[in-house]
Amino acid sequence: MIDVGIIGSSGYTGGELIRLLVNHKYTNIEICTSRKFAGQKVSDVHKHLKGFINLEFEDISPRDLKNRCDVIFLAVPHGTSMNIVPDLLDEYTKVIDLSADYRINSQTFENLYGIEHSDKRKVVYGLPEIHPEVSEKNLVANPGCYSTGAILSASPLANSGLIDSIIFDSKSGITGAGVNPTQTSHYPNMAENVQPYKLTSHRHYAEMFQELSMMDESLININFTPHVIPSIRGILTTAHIFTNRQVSTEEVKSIYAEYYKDNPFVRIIDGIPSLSTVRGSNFCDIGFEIDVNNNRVVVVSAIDNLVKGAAGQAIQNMNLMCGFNETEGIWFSGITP
Ligand SMILES: NC(=O)C1=CN([C@@H]2O[C@H](COP(=O)(O)OP(=O)(O)OC[C@H]3O[C@@H](n4cnc5c(N)ncnc54)[C@H](OP(=O)(O)O)[C@@H]3O)[C@@H](O)[C@H]2O)C=CC1
Ligand SMILES: CC(=O)N[C@@H](CCC(=O)OP(=O)(O)O)C(=O)O
Repeated sequence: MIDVGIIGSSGYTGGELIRLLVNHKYTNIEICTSRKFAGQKVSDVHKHLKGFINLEFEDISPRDLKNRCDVIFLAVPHGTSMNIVPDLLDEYTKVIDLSADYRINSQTFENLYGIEHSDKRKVVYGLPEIHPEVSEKNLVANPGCYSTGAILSASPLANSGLIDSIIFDSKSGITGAGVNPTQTSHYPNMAENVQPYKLTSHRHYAEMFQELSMMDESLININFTPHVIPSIRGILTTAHIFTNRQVSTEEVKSIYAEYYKDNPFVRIIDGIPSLSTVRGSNFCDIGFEIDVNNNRVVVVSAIDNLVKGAAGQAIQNMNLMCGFNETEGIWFSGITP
């Protein structure tokens, strides 16, 4: 049994970490931190957890937290983790950061996030299907939610050197924006609406570029446009992948099947994935269709942004880092309808 702490546990991904970890066979949730709700019961804030967790939120320093935990999750806004991680790391403590601070190199981070990086160490990108070496690390940078769906949708073709260019068109549920309400998330602006944003400049582009161009250095024509939709959870990505030669359905199917053959959380499906079939689960469903006239493969991926896009993937990383079964605590189907 290992003791686990969650920093930023009053937010959406923190709450989701608790919901999943209470069912994990080998973890004890030792500390949930919150500055705003310190002293209040966790289940008074995350009301769905009543009867599942008896802790109160604490507001304690990272150093004190380290002494009580084997694994620490950081579920805090970007720009925060870099000031906490150096105090947490030692040979006994494993840290999984859900924020953007360590996903991309520090120079790119500074350019995109407009924050000076105070801890420039190089950290493994925690997409375990692409980076199984997470199992040897004590600090892992959990990927962005859009990046997870996009990279998984294109990796097999990128790895095969078949891609000329890609357009990722993604739709996200509103929990992707965190627990604090904004003008965008205000109900009249959200309901019965689809809101494209950052048409050519979303920060997750850098993660997609970093990972896909690592597989094929000639692959530089990568494009990404996000949208928010009136859904609570989920990210559906339609990847328009233009190939450098004609490919057949059988060929693409076998490339994806082979690439993901050892990855229990990626399901290659016949047909078109949907958000409802992955809601609440750690699966990434992938389906595709070939447009023979245009050398285009339309690949669709569906994930739950709070699970495979955040908390579930963080636990998948923890499982690998701690030598547990990869699926422990996160092996269940989605909820449909
Ligand atoms: N939502 C999503 O779908 C995804 C989010 N992420 C990333 O995960 C991280 C958490 O996201 P999410 O849960 O949505 O965010 P939320 O805004 O819902 O929650 C963040 C929590 O962090 C705490 N916090 C804020 N500032 C600090 C600080 N300076 N020190 C300590 N705690 C702090 C707050 O709790 P309190 O004020 O009570 O202390 C807050 O509840 C972010 O970096 C986000 O970008 C990644 C993938 C997907
Ligand atoms: C719908 C929505 O607003 N989504 C967020 C992405 C959430 C996320 O994962 O962002 P991080 O890279 O900070 O972790 C956004 O576009 O900023």
